[in-house]
Amino acid sequence: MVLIEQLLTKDEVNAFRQHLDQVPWLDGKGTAMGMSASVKDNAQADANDDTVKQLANALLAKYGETPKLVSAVLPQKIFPPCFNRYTNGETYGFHVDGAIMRIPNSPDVLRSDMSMTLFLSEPDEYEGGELVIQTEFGEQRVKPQAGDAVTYPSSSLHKVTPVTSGVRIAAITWMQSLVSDTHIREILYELDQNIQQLANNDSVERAQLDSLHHVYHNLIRKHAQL
Ligand SMILES: O=C(O)CCC(=O)C(=O)O
Ligand SMILES: [Fe+2]
Repeated sequence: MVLIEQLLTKDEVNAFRQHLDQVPWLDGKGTAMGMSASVKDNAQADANDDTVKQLANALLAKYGETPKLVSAVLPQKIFPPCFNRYTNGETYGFHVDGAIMRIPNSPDVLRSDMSMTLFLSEPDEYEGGELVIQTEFGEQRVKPQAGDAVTYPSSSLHKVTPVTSGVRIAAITWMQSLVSDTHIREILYELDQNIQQLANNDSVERAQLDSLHHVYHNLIRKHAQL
């Protein structure tokens, strides 16, 4: 699980929220796949609405230029983000996300390797609404600032606890990674994060950095599936 802080600035969050106040919202069950429909109780912005499409495209562009996201996910394909909303005790019980997703208005399909929630409500705007993810180290519960995103393997069981007061709005997406193996992706992420830190350290020799870049890119060459 990786927390990406301030993926959006507060001004950007406010702009998204203002647009989302104006768009049509539908029952979230309409887009739930298979078994997740029985545990899904929320609303979703109408993905066929032109404003919603524009907002989703703006986020897609933003995701592609967020270094920490690119490093953690190594995205090959990103599903156009969906906007969801929980209020009045709404919740999404434990589920895993569908493995294969059809990209809307395209013949293309995507394998969901990583899922991501971008929080568009401040934590003090709602009670409950924690994103709970089961990991090999136990349950992780997150409720970060508006503008922050959390990405986690799509194969992990996760849920959103009931929103008992206020409103929780978020953008959800699924990504196919160039590296399908979660463990190798995690190793590559750790290596890249360390290289980035060393690159900012003046006492590190250029030749050492070059060598680490060489290692990183050769590992990508070995493991990326195009
Ligand atoms: O609202 C969230 O944070 C997660 C939603 C979710 O798990 C899903 O749409 O598959
Ligand atoms: Fe999910």
